[in-house]
Amino acid sequence: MVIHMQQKKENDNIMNYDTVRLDDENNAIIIIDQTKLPGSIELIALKTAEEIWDAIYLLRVRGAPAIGVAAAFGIYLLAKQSSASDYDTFHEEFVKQKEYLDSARPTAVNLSWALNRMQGVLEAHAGEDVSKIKGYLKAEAVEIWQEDIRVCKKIGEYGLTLVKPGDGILTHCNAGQLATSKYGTATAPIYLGEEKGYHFKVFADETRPLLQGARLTAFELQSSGVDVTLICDNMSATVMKNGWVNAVFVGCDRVAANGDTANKIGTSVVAAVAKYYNVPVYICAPTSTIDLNTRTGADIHIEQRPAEEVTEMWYKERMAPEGVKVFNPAFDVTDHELIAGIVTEYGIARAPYTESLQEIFKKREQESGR
Ligand SMILES: CSC[C@@H](O)[C@@H](O)C(=O)COP(=O)(O)O
Repeated sequence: MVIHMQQKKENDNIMNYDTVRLDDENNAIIIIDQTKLPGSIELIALKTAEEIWDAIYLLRVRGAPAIGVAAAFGIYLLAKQSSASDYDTFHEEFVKQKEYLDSARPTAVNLSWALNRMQGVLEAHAGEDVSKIKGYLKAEAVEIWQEDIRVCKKIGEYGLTLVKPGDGILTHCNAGQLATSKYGTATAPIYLGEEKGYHFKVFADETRPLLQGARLTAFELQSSGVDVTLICDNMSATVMKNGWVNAVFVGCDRVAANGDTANKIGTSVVAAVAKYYNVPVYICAPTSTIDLNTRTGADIHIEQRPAEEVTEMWYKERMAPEGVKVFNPAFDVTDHELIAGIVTEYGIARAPYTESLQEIFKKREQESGR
C-alpha cells in the first residue's frame, strides 16, 4: 500500500518537486505520482519491492533515467533492510530483488544499467562487512541520482548548439524533468535556452495512448514559462509543412550500437515526416541509455501494454467496440538513417553511429574512468 505524502497546494509549481528522491530515514523512495498529473501533484512513498515494481510498471515513475534512479534507490533500500549478516546470503538476496525490479519494464535500458551498476559496487566489496557494503550502496545510488542531473545539463549545453533563438522545436512523449532528476534530456536545451532568453516555440505531441506529451510535457514546459503548443500526434506534418519546426528533440529508452533508437511509440513516424520536410531529428541520450551490447534496433525488446490503454483509458465512456483486437506497443524504433545526431553528455554523435558511439564511450572512459 503506497503512502500518500502531500496534496497540491495553492500556487504550487511542479518544477519545485523532485521526480524521485530518497527518504533514507523512513526507508522510502518519494516520487511524484505521474499518473495523477496535471490534475494534482501527489507525492507517494514507496517502501516495499512490490510497491517499487508497481510504480515503475504503472508509470507512476517513468522515463528511462528516472526509472534508473528509482531502481538504484529501491535496491539500496531493500538491501539496507536485509537481516543477512554474511556476504553470501546478502548477495543472494540482493540478486533476487534486483532481478525482480529489473522485470518491471523491458525496453528502457536504464533500469538494468542502474541495477547492474549497484551490483557492481556490491561485488567490488565481496566478502566485506555487510553493514559497510550498505553504506557503499547508498553512496552509489545517490551518485546515480546526482550524475543524472549533471548529465542532463551537459546534454542541454550540447543540444543548445544545434538551435538558435526563436526556433521552433517539436518533441514527442515526455523526456523532461519529470523523466529525469532535473532538466530532462530532450527538454534540457529548451530550459537552458530559456535561461538565456532564446524563447523557443515548442510543439508537444500529445503522445497517445498514455498522453505523456499532453499531461506531462505541456504541463512542465508551461509551468516553466516556456512557449508550448500542444498538438495531436497526427499534426506533426502540418506544423512542419508550415515551416514552424526547425528541429525535433526527443529522448530515448535504448539506443543500439548502430544508432537505431527505441523511444515512445510514434517517434519513428515523427522522424519519417521530419526527413520529408528536411527537419533534423536529434536524439537526446545519456550514455546510460546507449546499449552497445544491442547491435541494432531489431534486437530491442519492445514492451507491449494492456489493450485498455487504447480502448478506454482517459475516456468517460469506452471508445472502441468490446472485443476489438488491439495492438499496443509502448515504443517503436527509429532507424538510424532518420537521425541527424545523438546528443550525449560527451558530445554529439553523427553517422556513422557504429563508430561515433564507440568514440563517445572512449571519451567517457577517459574522462570518468567508467
Ligand atoms: C528522458 S526520458 C526518455 C524516454 O524514456 C521517453 O522519451 C519515453 O519514451 C518514456 O516512455 P514512458 O513509457 O513514459 O516511460
